[in-house]
This record gives sequence, structure tokens and C-alpha cells, in this order.
Amino acid sequence: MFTQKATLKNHILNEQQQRAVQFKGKHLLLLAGAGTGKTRCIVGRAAYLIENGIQPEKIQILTFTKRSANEIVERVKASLTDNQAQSLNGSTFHSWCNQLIVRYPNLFGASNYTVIDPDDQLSVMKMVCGDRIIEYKGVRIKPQQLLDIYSYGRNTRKNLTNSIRERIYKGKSDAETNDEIDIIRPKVEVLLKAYQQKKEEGRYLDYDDLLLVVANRIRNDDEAKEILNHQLEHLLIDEFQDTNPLQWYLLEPFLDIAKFYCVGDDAQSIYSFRGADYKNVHLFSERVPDSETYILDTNYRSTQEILDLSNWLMEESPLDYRKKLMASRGPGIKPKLVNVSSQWEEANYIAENILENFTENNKQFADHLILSKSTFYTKPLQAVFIQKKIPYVTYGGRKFMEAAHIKDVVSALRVVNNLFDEIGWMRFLTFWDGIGEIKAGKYLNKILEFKDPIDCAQHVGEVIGGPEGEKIADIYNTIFVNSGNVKRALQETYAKMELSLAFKYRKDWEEKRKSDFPVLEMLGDNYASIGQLISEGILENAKQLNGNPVLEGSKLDDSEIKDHVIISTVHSAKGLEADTCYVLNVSPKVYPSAWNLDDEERTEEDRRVLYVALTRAKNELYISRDTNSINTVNTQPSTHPNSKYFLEALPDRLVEQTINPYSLIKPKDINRPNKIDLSLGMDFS
Ligand SMILES: Nc1ncnc2c1ncn2[C@@H]1O[C@H](COP(=O)(O)OP(=O)(O)OP(=O)(O)O)[C@@H](O)[C@H]1O
Repeated sequence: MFTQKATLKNHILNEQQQRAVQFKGKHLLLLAGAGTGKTRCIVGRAAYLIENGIQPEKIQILTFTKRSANEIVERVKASLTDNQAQSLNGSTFHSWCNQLIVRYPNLFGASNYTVIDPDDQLSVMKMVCGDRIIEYKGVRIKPQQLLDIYSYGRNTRKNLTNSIRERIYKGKSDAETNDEIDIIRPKVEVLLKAYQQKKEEGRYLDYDDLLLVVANRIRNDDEAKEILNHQLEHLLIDEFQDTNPLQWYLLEPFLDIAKFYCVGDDAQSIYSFRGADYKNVHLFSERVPDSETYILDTNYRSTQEILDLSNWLMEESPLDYRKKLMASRGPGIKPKLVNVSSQWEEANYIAENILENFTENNKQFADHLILSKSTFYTKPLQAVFIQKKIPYVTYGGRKFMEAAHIKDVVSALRVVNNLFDEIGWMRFLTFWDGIGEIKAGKYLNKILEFKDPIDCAQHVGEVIGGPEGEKIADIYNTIFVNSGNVKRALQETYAKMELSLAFKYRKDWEEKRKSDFPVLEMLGDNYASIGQLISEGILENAKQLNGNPVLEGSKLDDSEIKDHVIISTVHSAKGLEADTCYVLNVSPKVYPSAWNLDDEERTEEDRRVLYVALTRAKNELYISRDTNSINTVNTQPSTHPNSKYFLEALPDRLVEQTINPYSLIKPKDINRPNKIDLSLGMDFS
């Protein structure tokens, strides 16, 4: 019987939510609008299952970011007593597959493989392009784009021709594009096959491989199904609208193993560029026998004014989202549409507004969330915040394990973990002064002839020779001896590399990088083996390490523990909410993007991006836009019928329109432009 205590302790549920949490059938799709309590239902469902006797380790929560996985698991733990949910597992798709591979190395046949991150993938692809210079020169596509085509094809399960069309030609299908694709397709094929070959030789798994390795095994091997059948009972999947065909290919065979609890909102699908297919939501009942669909439609986050604007935006769409959110909280303040004339002006008005809220309105910095389509656009804002001493963090930056100095140290561990890890060796060897790529390549050829790590430990010093050889052999041996104690291995390695690291990164060693190594050692303490650190650590964002947050760009960040404003891309803001939200640059040519105008699907995705942004606000919503671009549209409405600017037909009643009160006074110009003479200024004699 369902225990009221657990669910009521931390989250009150309405009738619809209660019914969803206590679902008795086999598979459920919980289809719900923004702020209607989807996260609350996932948390409640996990708590409900555990309270009703399901072992927590047989429940797997799948989310799109590590952050939301952690948040959900923490909330489940907090809602139960006696550490009941201690072993509950929440992870991303990649991380989950990786855990399965690590747990069953023989079953999945991937022991001794090294997981490579996007930077490493690029290194491999660059090597391939260097080896296949004729094909590479013939395609005029950058190595990163080749990887995009490859990953897009695998994630969407589209063929090479269509993947090239989508990634390189933005979906255009005119005759000219067809001819071009026909010419480059065979060369791209050669390069991608060489990339696959290179992965095979180095025993590398890229992120997509993790999913494919697990999916193919479970699909084709009854023994694998049988084993997992005993391990797993419930799969709780968040943001189901963002799953892509590859993820569905992975999930589908699990329908026989576990009960699915999928939660999603088709109006918040914003990942089609990564191959997400929100039709996974629409096709759910067809694809999943024994499934039911429940709906949640009462919004608890925002006031009705904020929802009226969000509802209007979706009603304007040619697609029928059938979403009309009603606020349980009732009316509040109208959203403000602030017209600014430059990015700096926008940044200043937001900063002033936040400071005013902080000093006069009793709000905290953490009550403010700033949303932008791109991180790049937020740079002036960050500069103004630094200048005005407003504490902030950014979401959507470089991850801890991807920082160069961390990768240097980890490369030493990688080569001990996998003797054939060419990328690891190249990084580790070239780290040392006096060893360039050519020398490193020569050493590598010899190193690859070693039989095993012991052979390598004994002879690597001779292969390299000189003091460098001694250092490398010393580090290799130290790690080898300490391979059962990851923290120790990291400590020793760092101690032996510290001087060289300090020299290599002398520009910002003290201020930025040095303090990351205690963090790396703490990270190491969480892993039982070096292999696990490498494969999982590369996937995990160390941002929330042992509850000690780490700043983007990898520095330990004190302000995270204190009060701070969050500056986030809309894509990283899924699931976030704040009292006051500022949505930056809601201008023509941005919503939708100028280059998406002739593509309805992309335009609609931009609409959903804006919808996600607007629905983050609880009480106050500020939307800013650049007056210069508005003028362009307003003066030419008839010549630009396809401008499709989302706010073009915005009814006055939905917003309060203001000119930035902090705006710089504009100089008064004359009406008609003067002519200029460009033949002046040069003496041709
Ligand atoms: N039954 C309820 N009573 C009171 N508050 C609720 C209830 N359900 C949800 N809320 C609150 O509403 C807000 C939104 O809930 P939640 O984050 O679970 O929604 P969501 O559907 O996951 O949102 P989104 O998809 O937009 O991120 C939260 O502040 C949550 O605490």
C-alpha cells in the first residue's frame, strides 16, 4: 500500500500527480507541460517504489545531464528515511551504458577499452585525415564536421547521404546539392571507415559506441537479457521528448526487462540538432504495447501572466501542441518587454535591476536566472557582472576533465591502464620538453611492441633514453604499483609532474590551474580502479564533486556555495526555475534564427527554445530585445513577410513594454542620410 508519509514529507502531490506516482500498469508515458511537476513525479515515483519494497538498485533513473540525475537522486533520498535510497542510481544514457560495460566486462566484450571524449575523437579524426590526405583534400570538410556527420548518422540512424545533407547542407535537397553530395560521399565514406578502423586498433570507444555496444548485445543475446532481468525492474526516463533514435534503439529491448516510466513534454523538445526526435513521444502508445498515457496540466511554477505569454507563443505555431497551461498560483506581474539599443545597455540594465532587487527588495542573487541562446552572447554581461561585483556562475562551460592540465596528468594514467592507447601516449610523451610529435611517434612505434605493462614498465626508459626516459619510466612504474589506489596514483603522478606543469602553464598556473589537482585527487578517491576513473571520470562532469562544486573552466569556486546569479544557455536550463528570469536578445533574426527562416522544423525548434526560456520564471519575467533589429523589421513588414519574428504580432495586453530606464541618451540624427565621397583621402600623384 502506498505510504502517504514519504511523498507528503517533501512534495505534496495533486490528484493527477498522485495517480501518476502510484501507477499500477506496466509502462507509462507521463505527458505534461512546463512546470506541471514532472520532476516531482519522477522523484515521487522512485520514492514510492522504494517504499513499496522495490530494491533501489533495481531502479535506474535516466536523464540528459549529470546535474539533473544528481538532483533527482538527492531529492528521493531526502524524501525517505533511514538511507533507504542509498543505492539508487541516476545517470545519463552514456554513463549508464558505461557502468553496465564496467560491471559486465566479459558480457559486453569491452574490457581493456578506453572511452574517448570529444577532444580525443577529434585527435583520432585528425590523424585519419593526415593519413588519407587525398580524400581529405577532396571533401573540403573539417575533421570536426566529419565527426558530426558520423555521430548524427548513428544517433538518428540516417544513412550517410542524408547525414551529409543535414549536417553540411542544412537539409537542402536541390539538384546542385545532390551533385555535390554524390561527389564527396565516397570520400567521406573512406574517411569515416578509416576512423572506425583507428578506433578498433586503439581499442577506443567513443560516446556513441557505449550505447551501441550495450544495445546490440541486449538485442542479440538472450543471455544478456537474462542477466539484466535480475538486475533491473524499473527505468525512469526524464525529458523523454529529447531521446533520439539511437537512444530508442537502446531502450527498446529493455521493454522486456523493465517497466518504463517516461516523462516528457513535446513542447520542450530542443535537441533536434543532436538527433532528438520528439515523435518518440507521439509514437509511444503505438510502439509500446501494454502502455498508458497520463497528462498533467496544472502549472505550479509561474503566475498566469507568464503562462499567458507562453501559451500565446505556442498557439501561434502551425503545429498543434495542445498545451494551455493554467497557473495554480493565479495572477501576478505582467512580463516586461525591454527595448535596448545595444548589448552593453542590456547588460547594464540587468545588472542594475538585480542590484536593486538585492539591496532594496530583499531578494538574493540566486533568485535571478539569465537565459541566452548562446554562451558567446553572455560575455558582455559577464564583464559587467565582474565589474559590478555581482557573483555569478555559468552553466554550459568546459568540463573539469576536459581542461588541458588535467588531461596531461590523466594521460599518464591512461597509458598504464591501456598500453595500446595511442592518444594517451602521444599526449603523455609530448608533454615533456624536447619530445615533439615526430619523436613521440617513433617512441610510440616501439612502445606498441611491448607485450604487456610489465614489459613496458621495465623497458620504456631505455626506449626513450636520457633524463626524459627516466622520468617517464619512473611515473609509469609509480602508477603501475599504485593502480589499486587511484588517489595515491594521482598524488604521486602529480608530484612528479608538478614542476613541468607549472612551467608549461606558467601564465595562469597559480591563479587558475594549480588548485584543480586537490580536486582531481578527491575525484580519484571515488574510484576503485584507474580504468573506472578514466572511463567514468571522462563522462562525469566534476562540477558537483562530493558536494563541493567546481567552477566552469575547472577552478574550485567558492561562490557556488554562496549566493550567486545563474547565467545559462536555454539548453542547459532545462528543469531550472527562478523567481526572476531575464531572457536575452529576443530579437528578430534570433527568434527564430535568420538561417532557420526557410526551414519550418528549425523555426519551430527555436519557438520551443523560447518557450523553455519563458516558462522558467516564477514571478518576474524580463524579455529584452535590440531596437536596431526591430526597426529593420518594422520598416519593411511587407517586403519581409517571412521574417517570422515570434514577437511580431505580440498583443499589447500580454506584456508591459518599456524602454530601458538606464539607456544611454541617443544622439539626435537628421532624417535624410548625407552622401559620402569615397574618392577622397588618397593622393595618387
Ligand atoms: N502539487 C504541487 N504543489 C505545489 N507545488 C508543486 C506541485 N507540483 C509541482 N510543484 C512545484 O512546481 C514547480 C515545477 O515543478 P517541476 O520542476 O517538478 O515541474 P516540471 O514539469 O519538471 O517542469 P519543467 O518541465 O518546466 O522543468 C516546482 O517549484 C515544484 O516544486
